[in-house]
Amino acid sequence: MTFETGNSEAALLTPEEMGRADKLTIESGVPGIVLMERAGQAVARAVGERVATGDKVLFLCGPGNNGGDGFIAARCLAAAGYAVRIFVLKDPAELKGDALEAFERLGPVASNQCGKAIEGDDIADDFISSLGSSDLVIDALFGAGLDRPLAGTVLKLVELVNQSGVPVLAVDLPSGVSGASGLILGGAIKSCATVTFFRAKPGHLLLPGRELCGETKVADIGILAQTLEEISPDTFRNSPELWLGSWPRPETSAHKYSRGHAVVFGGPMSSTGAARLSAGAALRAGAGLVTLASPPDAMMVNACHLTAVMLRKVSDTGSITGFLTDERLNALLIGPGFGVGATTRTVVEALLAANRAIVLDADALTSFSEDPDALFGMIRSSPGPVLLTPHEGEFSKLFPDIAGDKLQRARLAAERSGAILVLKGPDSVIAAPDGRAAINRNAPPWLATAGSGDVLAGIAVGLLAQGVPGFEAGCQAVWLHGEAGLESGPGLTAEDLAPALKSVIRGVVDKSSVGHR
Ligand SMILES: NC(=O)C1=CN([C@@H]2O[C@H](COP(=O)(O)OP(=O)(O)OC[C@H]3O[C@@H](n4cnc5c(N)ncnc54)[C@H](O)[C@@H]3O)[C@@H](O)[C@H]2O)[C@@H](O)CC1
Ligand SMILES: Nc1ncnc2c1ncn2[C@@H]1O[C@H](COP(=O)(O)OP(=O)(O)O)[C@@H](O)[C@H]1O
Ligand SMILES: [K+]
Repeated sequence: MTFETGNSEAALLTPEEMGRADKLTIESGVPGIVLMERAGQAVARAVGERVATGDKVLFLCGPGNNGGDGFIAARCLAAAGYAVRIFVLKDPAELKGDALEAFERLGPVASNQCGKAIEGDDIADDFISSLGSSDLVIDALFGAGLDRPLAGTVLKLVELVNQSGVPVLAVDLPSGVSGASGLILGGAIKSCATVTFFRAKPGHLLLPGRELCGETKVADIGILAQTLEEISPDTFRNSPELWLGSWPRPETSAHKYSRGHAVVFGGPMSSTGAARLSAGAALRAGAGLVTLASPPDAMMVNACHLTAVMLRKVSDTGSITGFLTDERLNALLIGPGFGVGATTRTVVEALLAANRAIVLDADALTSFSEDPDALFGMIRSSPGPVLLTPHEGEFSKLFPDIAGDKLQRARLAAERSGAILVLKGPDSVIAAPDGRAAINRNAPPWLATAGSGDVLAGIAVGLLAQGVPGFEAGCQAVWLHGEAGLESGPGLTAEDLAPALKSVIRGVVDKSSVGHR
């Protein structure tokens, strides 16, 4: 996979990749201390936006470069008239490199306003009394260099800060949050704001880390975007920058067939709503035509509820195969309300053999709980893109042995299945077998409502029908779904989502049309 510069804005860097970006920049002639100055000054500016001159700002500085950023910010704020107190974790004599240089640059501030946070195995009394009277705490304990769980007195210190109720601004990451995974190692600071550098890290978007970051700001410290070409990151924030280039923009001469024809396979009479939700969303997502393929017993109820979505009776696998001889039917969705069991497995097999773009959701996934490898084998022999859209429960049935953080799990599952994996939830991850992954963060919790996933699957098949490649279709669908949730607002039901897509899509089209008018 080659890194496209267009993805630069959306790139996320693991702490290890960020270390390489720092190193490449330093090798290109920018001293580390210059980067640290810029980082510290960005932190100081963020503090200035939150508290006023004269307010009490307490710095907690760790033993590495994260602490170094803290020293720089403390010096800037002291010079600007803030009442700064600095508490270091380790004896300053043990500081090294740029962090030592940053400490030395504190000058007289170091001798007058600096103390130790920990004395022996206890938290220093001076720290405890300063904390209580502070207006803001700056967490510069650990950032990218966190390499083990917080424990002992350091953990107690973090708990004390969290209990104090004093707002915290974190440097790079709230200490204790893994930048790579968003997992909490031992315990972590809860901040109301975080300032990170150059690019955000996966840990800023993945739960539970995201919840501890507060408002996250990415500061420019002079690392050039071209540095990313060498690093070639494969994790992205799911935002329009990532996929606007693949947005399906109909030609002026478009007709409905040129915009694709999606087919949603519906279930029996007692559970028809899910597939209708999907079909309506597919149409709204821009597919030129959408057909709901219905079993005979559900024809009447479907017919009573459909207007722009077309209806087709399919009674068995044979009639489905016959239906699919129409090559214009280019994207298929099965799962929502379809039913779990052997019939579903047979139909999925037929669809995967039909060389179309396919979304497998809900019952189509659960039907393979006993033998996921059979499904993966079929996916691997299917030439078209396949999207799997499991929630955590469905995921654990298909991939019972896959453990780790959400990003790792989605990637491993995509690699194993050969499909684009959309692992849903508040921090949905979209992963491709080639290693690319995107993390979504725009979805509001009121999307956790019956039928919401059916709409997501419908949006995805609607985008596939328009020729959007699998990974981008998954990313676009998850993002549109999140925006539709925001647009609908609290109290939404799944029925509200497709109508809300209209203004969401208008926003994307306006963005993608810049330069085309
Ligand atoms: N020149 C650079 O490389 C730049 C680095 N920057 C800052 O540097 C940070 C990374 O610096 P470092 O790599 O020095 O790492 P950190 O400062 O994040 O932490 C490393 C130190 O913490 C200790 N440590 C790790 N986990 C611990 C735990 N659970 N309990 C106790 N001690 C623990 C390690 O032993 C090591 O001494 C970034 O987060 C960022 O804030 C920025 O200044 C930008 C430029
Ligand atoms: N807490 C949450 N915050 C944001 N989005 C959520 C949350 N919980 C679920 N979602 C989203 O709502 C949808 C629910 O899908 P799913 O679990 O399949 O529900 P259903 O089967 O009822 O349609 C998914 O897109 C998921 O990402
Ligand atoms: K920190």
